Amino acid sequence: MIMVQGEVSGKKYTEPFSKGVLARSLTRAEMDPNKAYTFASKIEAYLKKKNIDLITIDELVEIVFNKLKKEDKEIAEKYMLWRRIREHKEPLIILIGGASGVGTSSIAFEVANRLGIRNMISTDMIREVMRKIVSRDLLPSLYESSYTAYQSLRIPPPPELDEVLIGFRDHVDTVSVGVEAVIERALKEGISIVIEGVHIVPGFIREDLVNKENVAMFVLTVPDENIHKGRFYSRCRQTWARRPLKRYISYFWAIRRIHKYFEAQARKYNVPVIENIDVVTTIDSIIKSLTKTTVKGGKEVAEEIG
Ligand SMILES: Nc1ncnc2c1ncn2[C@@H]1O[C@H](COP(=O)(O)OP(=O)(O)OP(=O)(O)O)[C@@H](O)[C@H]1O
Ligand SMILES: O=C(O)[C@@H](CO)OP(=O)(O)O
Repeated sequence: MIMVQGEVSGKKYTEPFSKGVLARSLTRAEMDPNKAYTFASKIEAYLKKKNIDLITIDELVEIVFNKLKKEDKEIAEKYMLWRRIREHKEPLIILIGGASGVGTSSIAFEVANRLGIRNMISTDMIREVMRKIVSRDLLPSLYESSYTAYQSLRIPPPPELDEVLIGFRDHVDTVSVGVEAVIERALKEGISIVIEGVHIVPGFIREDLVNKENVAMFVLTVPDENIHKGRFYSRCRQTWARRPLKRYISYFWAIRRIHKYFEAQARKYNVPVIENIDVVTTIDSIIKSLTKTTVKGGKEVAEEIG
């Protein structure tokens, strides 16, 4: 039997070589599942031929990478980038924000899946918990949607200010306290997590948290209004969807104002803006950006591969 040796928190462990485990990591690099299994079988045959009965993960990765490079350079590159992120010693906190409907939850799920991150939370859930703690009388905007929060402002803002944005800022400011608590807990526990939603706004989460090397924030946008609007229709067609289409369409004008505000805040705070047009391209941009900014050594790998 071929044994694979890995290391967790400085402790070595061994486990039997599994074609399934290897194939899964290859599918995360976007290899077709059938191809991935065949490729993993080839690796197993190669190790047997070489009479290898114990191999470290690093040695295995090198063999996989070298063989992969000959078959498909692009998948080899993705496999290596993904590995490098996973090797990071610190927990990875990925924050994905954007106006309602731009796709933060869909993309967060894909990113978590690709990186093997098992924890994910939406800011809508955080907001829901906060609603049970604080009364509507005390914080009326918490009980609104991001795009209707302006209706709960106790004192109307001066006419020269955009009331939608004033309401939105108020709403986000409150939920950010909950978001910060989740980040703090993840850092304390050492767990990686993806946090997504309309309440991840550049400039609203404490600087000491977002400036950490292992905390990365992204803003998703859909520049074309019609494509953005279409996303609400496609979401509504999913049978499990329970959110009323009419509400999003009638407040679409306010959602677009918030969309613009996201872009401005991202520019101001140097947060990467990613146009979410095609899922694969969006995920690739996030993964690439993570290796450049969050993970030390990412640049080296990119150069190594390139
Ligand atoms: N890149 C994409 N291409 C096509 N459809 C997409 C893409 N990203 C998301 N969608 C679709 O758009 C709809 C809205 O996406 P999603 O629910 O993830 O948005 P959201 O930003 O989380 O919205 P909200 O903040 O209102 O919860 C869904 O039907 C989703 O499948
Ligand atoms: O506040 C919002 O923009 C959305 C985010 O998902 O929530 P809801 O429409 O459910 O209030």
